[in-house]
Amino acid sequence: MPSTQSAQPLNTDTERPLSEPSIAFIGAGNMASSIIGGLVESGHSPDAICAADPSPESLERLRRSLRRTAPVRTSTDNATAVSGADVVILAVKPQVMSQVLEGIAGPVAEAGALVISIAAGITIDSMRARLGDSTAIVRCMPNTPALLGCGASALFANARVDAAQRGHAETILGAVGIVEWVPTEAALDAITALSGSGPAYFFLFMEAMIEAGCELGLERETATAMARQTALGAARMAIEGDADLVELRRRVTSPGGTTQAAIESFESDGLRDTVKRAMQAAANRAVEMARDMG
Ligand SMILES: NC(=O)C1=CN([C@@H]2O[C@H](COP(=O)(O)OP(=O)(O)OC[C@H]3O[C@@H](n4cnc5c(N)ncnc54)[C@H](OP(=O)(O)O)[C@@H]3O)[C@@H](O)[C@H]2O)C=CC1
Ligand SMILES: O=C(O)[C@@H]1CCC=N1
Repeated sequence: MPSTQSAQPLNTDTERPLSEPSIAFIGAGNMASSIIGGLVESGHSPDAICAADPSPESLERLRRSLRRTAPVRTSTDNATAVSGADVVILAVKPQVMSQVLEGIAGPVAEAGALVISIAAGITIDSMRARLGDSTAIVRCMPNTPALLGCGASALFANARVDAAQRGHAETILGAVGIVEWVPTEAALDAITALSGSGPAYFFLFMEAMIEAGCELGLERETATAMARQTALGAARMAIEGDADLVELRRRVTSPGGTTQAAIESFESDGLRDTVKRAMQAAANRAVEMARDMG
């Protein structure tokens, strides 16, 4: 992919543009579309982005999702998309990662590209084994709220990643939400269990609240509207409010009132242990997936 940034200032250490890296996305599914959408909305030139996917339907879906902006470039060939890219984002399922890496190792090495993987449980070592020891790799765990620009992404870089490349990774994932660097790669398995899978936990909790509301006699439509808005309100208070979670909960919980009755029921049923076991299962699965790929 030809660079479109030759007129921009260069980082003299790396000869890379300070902004607007050319980016190749491998896989044009849900997560890639979200990140590409966020990047384009935040002003990244669409012609500095190329998305590769073997499925013309997926590429067409991506183009439709970006209909308000100029189109990004697309290809059904991964190696073509990677050629000349500054950053390569691996947004395929873990199960096809091995085959994908083998297909792009040559062009990645030739371009000296930064590789960012968003795949759950695929370790830097296993990617390095297929891409070469000198490859700069960032492992990232985003989540689906990236679709709405309110994602949460955690990042970990190997020693080959330079300061400019760290900046690129932050800018790219920062286009769809908050970004946190974690100190160890192992922490990404915990992040996967917390924020990667986390949206599904909240959806499950809302489903359970809606079911319970219906059993208490509400119409499903009413229960659904009230559960959704309550989740939104609680999340906004947790982020924007003037108090920590314990204090926010205390303010809802009138002594001897309805909330206290519910909270005591949750606590005596072992809600905290249930959450711990579920997150441990998710983290264990991330480790198993890494082992499967070898
Ligand atoms: N969904 C989530 O909540 C999260 C997902 N992730 C990670 O993000 C990654 C992508 O997930 P998601 O976007 O949900 O998955 P999707 O299935 O939506 O996207 C993956 C895309 O990759 C395409 N693909 C398949 N084989 C290849 C190939 N050989 N070369 C290029 N593209 C290929 C698929 O095409 P086709 O459909 O035709 O097979 C599909 O369009 C996964 O590794 C997942 O672990 C990380 C955080 C959260
Ligand atoms: O369930 C999964 O494996 C992926 C990773 C985090 C969210 N979805």
